[in-house]
Amino acid sequence: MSAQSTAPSTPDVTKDFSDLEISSTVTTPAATRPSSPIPAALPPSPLASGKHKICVIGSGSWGSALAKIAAENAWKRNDEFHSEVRMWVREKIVNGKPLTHIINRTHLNSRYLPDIKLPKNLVATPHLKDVVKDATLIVFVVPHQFLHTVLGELRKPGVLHPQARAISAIKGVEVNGTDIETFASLIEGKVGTPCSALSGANIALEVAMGQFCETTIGCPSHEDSLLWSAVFHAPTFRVNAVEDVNGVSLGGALKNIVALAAGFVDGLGLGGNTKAAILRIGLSEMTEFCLEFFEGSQRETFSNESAGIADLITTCYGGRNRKCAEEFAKTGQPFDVIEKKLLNGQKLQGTATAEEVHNFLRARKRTHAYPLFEKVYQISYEGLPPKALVQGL
Ligand SMILES: NC(=O)c1ccc[n+]([C@@H]2O[C@H](COP(=O)([O-])OP(=O)(O)OC[C@H]3O[C@@H](n4cnc5c(N)ncnc54)[C@H](O)[C@@H]3O)[C@@H](O)[C@H]2O)c1
Ligand SMILES: O=P(O)(O)OC[C@H](O)CO
Repeated sequence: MSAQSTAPSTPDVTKDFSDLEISSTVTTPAATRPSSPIPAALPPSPLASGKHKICVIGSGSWGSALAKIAAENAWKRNDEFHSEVRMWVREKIVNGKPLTHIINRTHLNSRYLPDIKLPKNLVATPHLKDVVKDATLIVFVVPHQFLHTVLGELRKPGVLHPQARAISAIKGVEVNGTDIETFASLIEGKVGTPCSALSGANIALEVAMGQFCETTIGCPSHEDSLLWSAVFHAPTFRVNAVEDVNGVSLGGALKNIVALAAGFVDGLGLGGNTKAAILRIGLSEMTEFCLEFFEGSQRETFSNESAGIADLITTCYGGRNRKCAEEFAKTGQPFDVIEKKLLNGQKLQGTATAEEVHNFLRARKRTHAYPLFEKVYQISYEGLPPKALVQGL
């Protein structure tokens, strides 16, 4: 696979599919569907239908936004994908009704992505085994603290298609003592599917609203890059594929630590110069951390890709980690209280990553090499005052 391959162009998916009468078993003949431009030939599906089947495990704000894109592309490229895209919804009663029923009847995820019309071929499904049945392309996008529970279900014999491929859009890392692992690697190890990574400057609501943005996919093979580009690329969601799975994964994880620092800066009322300094130092620590602990990762993933510099910028100016850290610096309330107060059920990821990275660096005796990461941990967990953030950087 070329180091930098750009997805085949796909038609404008910003069209509204809401008028489509799509049942859960879609039978509309392809002839009435908007035809795709000449698609790159995708690797063949192992299913008798000759089509790939996509499913999405996760239905939070990002899970729903990504599932929307995947379902729209599956509909457009119905000659290559089953139209139905199942999305795992951890069942919850919302206003007296199961969330899956609300989504399948109104095509709105009123709990996690309100006001965004979801395509009718996106089917909310409460049971994991039904979601992944016959799926050849599995998107993992649950908040990272819940991934192990999900994998425990999926690794049971016969649950996943033996030739399924996966991609992780989860931002975080798995740490055990002196070992650190990306979620793409963890998924591959637990369920045996080749796993790519997707990460970029992708605040979910802006993506779901069709505002132009980019993302990076890190793929272990050329076939994976073709498949995942076809699943996700859209004129307002530009996919760039690279081979650096680790770099793409670490970019999305580590930027959340720096975003906390950016929030502290905002909470302290400091200006753009200080935030710019924090971003520069943060990008440097992100890059050096990945190069030090993940052999083969690429510096360019951080300097040139959406998964690096762009995601850092968007998160440090508009993300939830920044927002909660600002509140922390202003009020001193614990992060779990702030998460419940500000995020309306969504999950903060940066504080867990700050702790996991601290524990890993301490085990490796390398905390001194990453002063910004260490300061964020000490402020978040050890009572260091936020104003100490910039001291000694
Ligand atoms: N929200 C964004 O803007 C955004 C953008 C890019 C990447 N991400 C990343 O995507 C991943 C998923 O985040 P999100 O925004 O979709 O979720 P979210 O933050 O909206 O969290 C809500 C989700 O958590 C699930 N959940 C809550 N408790 C659970 C439990 N006990 N077990 C299993 N699931 C539970 C809910 O069912 C819901 O699907 C995260 O790693 C996040 O960093 C988020
Ligand atoms: O809201 P955050 O801080 O979790 O960031 C959201 C996305 O990861 C930005 O790319």
